[in-house]
Amino acid sequence: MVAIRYEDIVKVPKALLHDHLDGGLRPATVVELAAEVGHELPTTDPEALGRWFVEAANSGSLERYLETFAHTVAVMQTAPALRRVARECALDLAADGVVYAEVRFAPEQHLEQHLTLDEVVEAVVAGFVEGSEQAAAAGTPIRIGTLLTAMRHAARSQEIAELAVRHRDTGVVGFDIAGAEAGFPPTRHLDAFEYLQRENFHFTIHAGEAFGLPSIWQAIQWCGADRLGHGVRIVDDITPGPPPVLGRLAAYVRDKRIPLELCPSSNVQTGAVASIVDHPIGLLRDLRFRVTVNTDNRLMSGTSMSREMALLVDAFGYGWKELQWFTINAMKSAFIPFDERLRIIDEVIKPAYGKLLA
Ligand SMILES: O=c1[nH]cnc2c1ncn2[C@H]1C[C@H](O)[C@@H](CO)O1
Ligand SMILES: [Zn+2]
Repeated sequence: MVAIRYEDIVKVPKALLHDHLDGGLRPATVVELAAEVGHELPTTDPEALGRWFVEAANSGSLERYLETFAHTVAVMQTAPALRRVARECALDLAADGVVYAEVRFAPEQHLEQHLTLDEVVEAVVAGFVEGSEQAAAAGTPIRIGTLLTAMRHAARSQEIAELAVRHRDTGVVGFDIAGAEAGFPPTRHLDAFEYLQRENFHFTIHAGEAFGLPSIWQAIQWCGADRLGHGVRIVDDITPGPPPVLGRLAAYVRDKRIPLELCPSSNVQTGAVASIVDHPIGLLRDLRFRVTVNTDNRLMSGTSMSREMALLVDAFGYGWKELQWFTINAMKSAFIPFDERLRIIDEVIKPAYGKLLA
């Protein structure tokens, strides 16, 4: 087999379902925006700041990992700042060969300078539109859908769900809950999920990352999640083989084709898995779960979609066939309409991988 080159992974089309806007800022942008608002950073050298984020996020605990977001959220409190961050996000993803991305953030965390929730969403969506237009002009087209996140420790999920539905025709394609998982089960937000189902809207839930099977079970069987954010702890319901034996919940997730938004580097940093080679993605792929590969937080992990793919190539010996499978899985699981998903699969993804596979 011909070795896969990193620059070819960058060129090939990729689809990304789980990426946080406030976890993907350019370090130089954090420095500039912090200077404008007088926010104190651990260092004002962009390179050193990039390293600081990765080291601080390498904490082995989700709670400590999340503390690093104080510095990004602090500089994302005005419409121009939100718009800039979203525009740069679109450009960075497109330059990395991402052709479809769903990017999420929590509007309730961006109200410190008195923006309304609607103004926050409008600024971010405008930034994505602007960035996508610039990316298309540069020859790297990207389609971006926005997901609105509610923080699971707070009590604004119904309000954020209504906000998402209000903006469904202008860029918002889904809803999510995030934040510390232990002690904050998805059923705390059942009203919001039931509302979204009545609205025929889409949602994913961060579940099975820092907490195990009960969280996944609630997300799917109580709340009706379309996808699982991480969901990596589903392996706790698989008895190692050979052959591996699936418990009832694992079988349900696999057989219903519920997409797993796996984020390899992030999982190592929060201690959910020991290392990339130990990541259950290998087992879950072999068992034909609907596995997708994601970045989670590019700044905190010092990563990109191409880098996550390359890490899996190194750890599991994957080739273009597997990278295409992950990409098509993600595209099939996207929250945009079916005909748009199919168009990207048939006209963008398959022709590009077809050339490499030939
Ligand atoms: O991996 C994660 N698990 C739970 N919460 C997360 C993760 N990555 C980011 N967040 C939180 C921190 C952000 O401020 C928030 C919205 O993007 O979502
Ligand atoms: Zn996440």
